Amino acid sequence: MIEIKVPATSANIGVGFDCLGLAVSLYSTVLFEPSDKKLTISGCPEGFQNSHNLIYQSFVAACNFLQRPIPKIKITIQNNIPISRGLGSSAFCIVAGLAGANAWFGQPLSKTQLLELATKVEGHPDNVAPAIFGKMMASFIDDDHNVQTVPFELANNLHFIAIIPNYTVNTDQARKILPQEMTYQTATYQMGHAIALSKALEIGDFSLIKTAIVDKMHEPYRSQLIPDYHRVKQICENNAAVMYISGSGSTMMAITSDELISQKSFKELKKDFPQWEVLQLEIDTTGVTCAIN
Ligand SMILES: Nc1ncnc2c1ncn2[C@@H]1O[C@H](COP(=O)(O)OP(=O)(O)OP(=O)(O)O)[C@@H](O)[C@H]1O
Ligand SMILES: N[C@@H](CCO)C(=O)O
Repeated sequence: MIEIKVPATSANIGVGFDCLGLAVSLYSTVLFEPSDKKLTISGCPEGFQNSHNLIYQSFVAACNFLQRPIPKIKITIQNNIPISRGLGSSAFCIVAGLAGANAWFGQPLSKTQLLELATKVEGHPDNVAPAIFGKMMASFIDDDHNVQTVPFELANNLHFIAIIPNYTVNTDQARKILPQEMTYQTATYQMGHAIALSKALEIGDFSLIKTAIVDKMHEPYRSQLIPDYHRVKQICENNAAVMYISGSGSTMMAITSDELISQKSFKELKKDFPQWEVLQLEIDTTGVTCAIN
């Protein structure tokens, strides 16, 4: 049996729209086994238990890339990553499916090749890169259509809290709401902030993180899709935490500069949003893993 474990990922990190993402210590696992039937899937909503399932579609994409026959297969999902909440559930499916097929055929693909394939399926590399490599990754697609990705080790003093509403935000809608164009002035603002934020997260300079994370490219528009955005932001700021919209939302991710502040913010957020999931998370530094039993 093949067991693939993939971390949840938090894309954009404020000013890194479609290029920054980090892996966190929340994991989903997929088991792949030979079967008598063409396809059996369990562990996900019934609507996804068919051949359109993104894990299976990605498994098939890897089989096709490797020019191997598609095996009869049983897929068992042990899911902890909430679906359509901005924590990379689609990246989890894509990476799990590709890595599952890779393991099935004896690991012919490197992680870099998995990233190329995963980016083709997802359309952008910001979630799939940290799902594969762990850490924070800065990624882009170059003029030859190759995916370039650069790892950042984040400072140990930083702690993350995922504040997960009990409602979803549709990624397509969250992309359609964005303007078509941006001025040079805003582009310059974003570049300076994204470069500074990457360094600030690496060295754990919380005061620089606070200034550099303030986005003008998507958060002002997407905050309209999250009714509790301003309330959560206020609570985070009152507790000396900074907050950004994780991926396309609805999750909001708080960053704190030490363990005590993290505990305090966590307790307050849990108290204020009893119907929501609030999780204290660390950075995952490994990315996707594979065990063969
Ligand atoms: N556990 C799962 N089982 C089956 N399909 C899933 C599962 N998790 C996610 N998916 C697939 O991924 C889609 C959700 O992708 P979407 O991009 O909307 O959200 P997300 O990846 O969680 O958010 P973001 O990209 O903002 O982090 C679902 O519609 C489904 O197709
Ligand atoms: N960078 C993507 C992440 C969600 O897939 C977005 O913000 O739309």
